[in-house]
Amino acid sequence: MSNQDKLCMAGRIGFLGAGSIVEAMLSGILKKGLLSTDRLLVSNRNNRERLKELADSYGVQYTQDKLEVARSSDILILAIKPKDAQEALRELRGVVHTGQLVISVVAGVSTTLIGEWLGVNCPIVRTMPNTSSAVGLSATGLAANPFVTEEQLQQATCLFEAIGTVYTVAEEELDIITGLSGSGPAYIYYLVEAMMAAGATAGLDREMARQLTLQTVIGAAQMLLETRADPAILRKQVTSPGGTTQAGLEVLEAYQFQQGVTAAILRASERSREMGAQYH
Ligand SMILES: NC(=O)C1=CN([C@@H]2O[C@H](COP(=O)(O)OP(=O)(O)OC[C@H]3O[C@@H](n4cnc5c(N)ncnc54)[C@H](O)[C@@H]3O)[C@@H](O)[C@H]2O)C=CC1
Ligand SMILES: O=C(O)[C@@H]1CCC=N1
Repeated sequence: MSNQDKLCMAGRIGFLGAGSIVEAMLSGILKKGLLSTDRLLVSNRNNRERLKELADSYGVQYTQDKLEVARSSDILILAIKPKDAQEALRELRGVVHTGQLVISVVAGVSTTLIGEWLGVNCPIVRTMPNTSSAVGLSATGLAANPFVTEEQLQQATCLFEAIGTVYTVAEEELDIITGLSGSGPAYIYYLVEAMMAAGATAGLDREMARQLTLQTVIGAAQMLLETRADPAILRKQVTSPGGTTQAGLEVLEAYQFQQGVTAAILRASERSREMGAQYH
């Protein structure tokens, strides 16, 4: 059975929340042509303008009635902020039932808490995609609670495979994945911002600095993918002894670049755990 067939069996997909990650997912799903717009329903807290914007841009359906999205979706995707989750999910008590599949992209909040707040032992798949979903290049981690059937796990996997790669993991690992690849695009953008600014500060035209930086990032990513080489080996190939790269890397080392990146990822993962733990 093709991925499309598996998702065809899934019926309607509703999104509770209509922010950045939902837009990235919608954009990626529709670019793949995997689902028709009449099967995608979005809702948010109270921003009708935003819903209309998504409907105009992507052709999806929308409703301001959160209970309607919960009631009428075969797959309900939770895409609200962790701090809003408890209140939002408690409002859905008695509406969400065991025949539906709930998929959460909410950082930090466990499937146990989601089930408690919804007040039902329903199948829940907790995931952590990233905003590169918009271009079909998310790196998504996914974990299922015990009520998820094999078929439902396949449906969830197919949905996220349409917008990137998927790793099925133990739920505890999702906090690490959140710090690494969920937040990850922001670290790369931060690096790109710094490289572009440096190029411009050193005297290059801003647009040229942007193009050179982007091509360098894409080229390095493609090298890692195609050669499958250890990044340390690829780095050494660039680094002529006593040359420019060595001089640059020495400065990064002096600023403790690696320790900084490691600490950032560990802190982001810890933050994911904190955001869930505050409710236990
Ligand atoms: N932005 C990202 O890169 C990623 C975000 N996530 C997770 O996705 C979730 C959403 O994040 P963003 O899209 O960035 O946030 P956002 O702030 O852009 O969107 C949040 C949405 O939730 C809606 N909302 C809030 N309370 C609600 C309620 N009671 N009922 C219905 N809708 C409600 C808001 O109206 C808004 O549409 C978060 O839990 C975040 O951890 C996961 C992966 C990546
Ligand atoms: O910053 C956040 O909390 C969310 C989760 C991963 C990416 N954005």
